[in-house]
Amino acid sequence: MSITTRAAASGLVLSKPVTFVTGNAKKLEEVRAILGQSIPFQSLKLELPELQGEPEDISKEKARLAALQVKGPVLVEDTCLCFNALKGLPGPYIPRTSKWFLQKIGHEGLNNLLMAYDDKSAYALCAFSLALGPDSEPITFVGKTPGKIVPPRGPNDFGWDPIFQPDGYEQTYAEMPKEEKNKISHRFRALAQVKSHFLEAGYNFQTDNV
Ligand SMILES: O=P(O)(O)OP(=O)(O)OP(=O)(O)OC[C@H]1O[C@@H](n2cnc3c(O)ncnc32)[C@H](O)[C@@H]1O
Ligand SMILES: [Mg+2]
Repeated sequence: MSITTRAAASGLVLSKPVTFVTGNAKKLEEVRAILGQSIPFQSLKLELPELQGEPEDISKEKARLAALQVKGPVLVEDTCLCFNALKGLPGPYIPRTSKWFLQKIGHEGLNNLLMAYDDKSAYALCAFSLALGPDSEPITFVGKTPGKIVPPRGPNDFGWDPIFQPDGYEQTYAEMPKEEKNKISHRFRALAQVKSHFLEAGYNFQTDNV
């Protein structure tokens, strides 16, 4: 069944709701909290293979792979933690290292990477990609939050949250109430653009079997 069935006065009518594909339960929790009722979506837990490269390209490729599996509209995201002293590493060039770095060297190891540098500044980057179906070119939305890398503080619930202190705050992401992180995070900023795109495009996600 084709995904885009017809263009209606109300916008583009899609034959299925959007599926947010991720293998990460914490991301899903935040996406749910940030989107609320603004964009109706369902979720699918799937570990997608990740290319190396720029975050936007990795995210787009994840969307292509997800759309092939779901055979419908999908939303995916890729997140990076980038150290300015290391010219954006470990984040953007080998994004999967965020995951493996964390498991192997931990928060202390990530801090140690910056030991030789005075510049502890960093940014968190989130690249969402939306593909309307397996044959559609994905569209990407990037959100960034600047901050610095600090020794870990706060609950160890989600990735590198304990070592990232956003600019203008005395607390790390991990120490902040969730609602506060979700008002300023890289994920929030990327999703604000996704929301605007949905509003402008006027997608209609009713099931449509035409
Ligand atoms: O299935 P996907 O969506 O790819 O989930 P993932 O866990 O593999 O996620 P990424 O490749 O985008 O990111 C790599 C790691 O970065 C960490 N991470 C992502 N978003 C984060 C956030 O908002 N705060 C702290 N750590 C985060 C987390 O440990 C991830 O496993
Ligand atoms: Mg991943």
